[in-house]
Amino acid sequence: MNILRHTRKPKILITEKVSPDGLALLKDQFDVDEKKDLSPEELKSIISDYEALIIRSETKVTANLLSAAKKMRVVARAGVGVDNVDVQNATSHGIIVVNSPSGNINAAAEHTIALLMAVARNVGDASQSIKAGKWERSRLVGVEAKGKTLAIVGLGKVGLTVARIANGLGMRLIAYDPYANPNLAAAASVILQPSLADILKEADFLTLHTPLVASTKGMIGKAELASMKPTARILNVARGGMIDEDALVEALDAGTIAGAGIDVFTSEPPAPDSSASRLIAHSKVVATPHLGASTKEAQENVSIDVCEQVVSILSGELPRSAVNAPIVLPDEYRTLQPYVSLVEKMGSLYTQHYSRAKNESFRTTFDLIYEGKLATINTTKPLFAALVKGLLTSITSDDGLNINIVNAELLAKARGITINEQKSRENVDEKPYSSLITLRARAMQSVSVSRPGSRNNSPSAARTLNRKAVNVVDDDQVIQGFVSGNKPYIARLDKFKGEFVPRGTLLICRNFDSVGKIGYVGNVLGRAGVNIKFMNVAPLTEEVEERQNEGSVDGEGEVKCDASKEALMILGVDKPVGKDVLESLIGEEGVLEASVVTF
Ligand SMILES: NC(=O)c1ccc[n+]([C@@H]2O[C@H](COP(=O)([O-])OP(=O)(O)OC[C@H]3O[C@@H](n4cnc5c(N)ncnc54)[C@H](O)[C@@H]3O)[C@@H](O)[C@H]2O)c1
Ligand SMILES: O=C(O)[C@H](O)COP(=O)(O)O
Repeated sequence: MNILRHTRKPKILITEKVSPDGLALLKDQFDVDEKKDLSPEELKSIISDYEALIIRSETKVTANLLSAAKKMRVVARAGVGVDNVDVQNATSHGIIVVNSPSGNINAAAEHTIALLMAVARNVGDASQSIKAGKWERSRLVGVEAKGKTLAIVGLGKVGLTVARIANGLGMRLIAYDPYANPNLAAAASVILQPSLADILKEADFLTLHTPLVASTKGMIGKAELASMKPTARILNVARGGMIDEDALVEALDAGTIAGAGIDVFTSEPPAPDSSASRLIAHSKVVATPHLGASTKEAQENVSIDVCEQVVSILSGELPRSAVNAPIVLPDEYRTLQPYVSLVEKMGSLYTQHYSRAKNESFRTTFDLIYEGKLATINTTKPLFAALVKGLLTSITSDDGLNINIVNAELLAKARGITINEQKSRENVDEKPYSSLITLRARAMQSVSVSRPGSRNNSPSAARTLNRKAVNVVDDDQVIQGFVSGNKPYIARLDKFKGEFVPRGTLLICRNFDSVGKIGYVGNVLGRAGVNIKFMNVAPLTEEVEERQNEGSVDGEGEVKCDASKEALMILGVDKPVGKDVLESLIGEEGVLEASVVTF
């Protein structure tokens, strides 16, 4: 009989018009649903089915929507602006947000120039007039761009492209952008000014090219408009919300501003009686419905750009332009992959093996030390994230918690976990591996002690004043691991050195290193119906053994027989070992400690 196995393909939801060029990259590997014009409620009711969401500027990705997006791994913005996405909330859910930072720059810049020319030459008004059967040549006299001052707010990718085109038109260019690159500005013949006020008073044309953020919201209001020349014209192809629309309508009505070319509005599409609608209807305004990026070329670019990134993320790779994740070079990411798995297992081994990890009175600081090839890698953030995931996954009550490179730092901070990544110059040339990773856990406990000289019989308030908190440092715990043939190995667990593969269920026993221990443990497990699949013994590291031997040499230089020497027994078992079995193992037969770890 033929059994058909149905494996579900990851599902991608597309809620706006996105060019088919990119979507073609998705359709073979994924289930792609294109559903436009969904209400927020409709979108929320279906979002839990999807691993990826592709949007443009209209879909609002709110915390409320994300709370229902249980499987979501990536929100892809086919364009630049992510002000319609609650990026912080996506980050806390471990959802990667990607965009296309350069796919539509040229389209936006050309649209800005189109509006500049249209406003300079009254193209909108003239077109309406002639369509209405009029022939109004003397009312519609315009101005030239050549020789005029173009003031640019935000000299980033679009702002600079606008500057280069405007330079070709013979305009004088000034800009305000506190973070601009002065070399790029100079190369584009732009004079940077120290304040917004400086450029406003000189502008014949003012164009905005900043993102909509707290510092740019409402940046052009009544006072700013009043400081401009009455012949000035204003362009906005960046974001609505940066210009006070009411104030602009008033200034146009009063003749204190000559005209405006506006592509973006505070709410889109604008409500019928809103200030945006009044602005659009104004005769001195040329308006377009957020068309800055709407060219065939730009839409192809952004679609291919974000769809490629969605494929990467859903295939377990990292994207090239995540808004909320570090950039990791593809080659480095490939090198890191087997170590990601190793570090996650080291973290999980720590949490499961050391019950102290669950004791919240201890604040643990982890050193994650890379030796060998790994010490030459630029971004080890995937390893940091893997450690957080390993440490937390076996103890978190939140099953749906997706711990990854996006939210690892946030989660570690929230749980008071400190991780110091260190690169060691230690040479591993002679070793059977190319990199060694050491996880060192330093547990500290804050205890309150009496200050020297404090009186014991003081009243309680004074007693509190006479006490101070000190950090008590407990023994370090060390786990070392390496990768060989793409397989992760644990090389050291505390003072014991022995290689074992962290997979399946492991029973780890610390016992006196003397005859009969293996047989004893085997017997107890056998009686409990637990089958042993493989076994490793990890003796003391040479260092510890030498130290112990030094302590066991008697006065005559003879080595004393050391009955207290310990070893670790690591057994791969076929089923979980119950607490009762663990308890029965520890005792007189020389097993000192036992833990069960599942990978
Ligand atoms: N209308 C459209 O269809 C369309 C198309 C593309 C881009 N955009 C919008 O255009 C804007 C610019 O895009 P970009 O790709 O050039 O972005 P960018 O990040 O490359 O450039 C933004 C620039 O603004 C500067 N800036 C930030 N805060 C500032 C402040 N308070 N004052 C002055 N300068 C400030 C930054 O230093 C940066 O140089 C964005 O809002 C984007 O969403 C709109
Ligand atoms: O930020 C952007 O990329 C532009 O505003 C384009 O938006 P759109 O994709 O909705 O056209």
